Amino acid sequence: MTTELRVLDPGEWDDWYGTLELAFGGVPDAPEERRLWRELTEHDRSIGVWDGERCVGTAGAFTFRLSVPGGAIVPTAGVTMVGVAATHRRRGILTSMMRRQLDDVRAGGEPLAVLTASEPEIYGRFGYGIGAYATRAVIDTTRVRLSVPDGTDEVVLRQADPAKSTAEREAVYARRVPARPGMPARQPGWERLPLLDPEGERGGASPRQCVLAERDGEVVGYALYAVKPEWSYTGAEGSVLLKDLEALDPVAEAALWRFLCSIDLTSSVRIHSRPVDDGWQHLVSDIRRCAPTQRDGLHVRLVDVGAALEARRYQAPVDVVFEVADAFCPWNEGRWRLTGGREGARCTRTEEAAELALSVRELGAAYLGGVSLTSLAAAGRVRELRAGALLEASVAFGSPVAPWLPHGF
Ligand SMILES: CC(=O)SCCNC(=O)CCNC(=O)[C@H](O)C(C)(C)COP(=O)(O)OP(=O)(O)OC[C@H]1O[C@@H](n2cnc3c(N)ncnc32)[C@H](O)[C@@H]1OP(=O)(O)O
Repeated sequence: MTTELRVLDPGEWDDWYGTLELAFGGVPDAPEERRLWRELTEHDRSIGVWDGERCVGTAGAFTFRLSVPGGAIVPTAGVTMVGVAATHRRRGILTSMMRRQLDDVRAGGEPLAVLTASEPEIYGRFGYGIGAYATRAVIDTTRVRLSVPDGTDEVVLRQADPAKSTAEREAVYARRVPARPGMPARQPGWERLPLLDPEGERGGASPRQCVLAERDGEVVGYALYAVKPEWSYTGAEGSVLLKDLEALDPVAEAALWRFLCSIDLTSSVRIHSRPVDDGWQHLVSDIRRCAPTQRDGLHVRLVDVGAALEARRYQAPVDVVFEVADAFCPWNEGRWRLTGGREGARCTRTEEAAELALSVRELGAAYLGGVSLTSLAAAGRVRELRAGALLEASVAFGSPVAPWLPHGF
């Protein structure tokens, strides 16, 4: 088999995207979804593998800026649209695309690459670690009561048209980005993503609805959701399907949750993805009747270990020498000394004795502060070579706010 890997020509986009759709089962995207992804595709960062006239492999990258612990916003490649034709699977095409992509990301100076995986098993071999998890839950609103903070009644809720409220919602989102690691700052065009709502994918639910939380005339939060009406012999059993919720303060957030949990003719709020430390879990009277579960969210790869570790802040002083293994990106291999704290960090090559040994995958998992180095060590994935180094690094790498990716890409 002779194949050619090359940068995507914009004129080839339909064939290229068709290969991706086929790799995901062959159900074509809705026209508005296709249009959005076509317009967001960065052609010079998208690669295809061609077998003669036929596209058999696809991979793309978005130019993201991602929040990291301490509030910095770091240039990051958002890896996306990965697919290989079923006729050409398991012959190394994905591996060749990952090779080219990570070389390009490095050459472009982005210290991080991130992705969401169709299957979590795929990307560890390329140095990605699971850096952020997400919580799913179904709140049984017939049984669960909410205890809201003082002031909640003063928050004014206003139903708004989702599209017409874009400016207000985006202003809230932008202020939330530095406050939680793992959130992409919105790039031009991406404000359309929360509005993507193809009719064929609603599964009987309403079009997207929006409620704004206001205080003194200023928008301080929003929720995007849909309602799925359902009726049984005994009565209404509709669901509220939460799509997106951000608020600037806990009182506005509580007002939004109380609203979602009390919509007439519904008996549950279905949460697809929320931060693992989300505040609603402390408002509810009975967490068991919310059945929370966790799954992997954002997979993180340090493309340039030194630059990536310098880009974030550390919540306690740290001075540790890491011995890093990175077979796929050998430029990261070797010993790195990290010194820093809340104000900043330095991470440089060193000849000093290693104090913690791990692979780049564990660094990716721990990077956003959501997975502790101690827990990775408990699985044998981090080795402590100087007594005390594990605790010191583990505390420093932690984040008081759990990382979370608010939307797919
Ligand atoms: C960021 C995103 O877009 S995620 C979306 C990923 N795409 C999909 O899931 C669509 C359906 N699947 C596919 O298109 C393909 O099967 C892919 C892209 C997952 C894999 O492509 P391939 O060209 O077959 O992978 P490649 O041959 O390079 O495999 C490399 C290694 O990964 C392993 N691997 C590949 N896919 C998988 C998988 N789904 N699960 C477990 N292991 C896998 C291979 O066995 C191989 O292992 P080895 O090196 O030990 O032999």
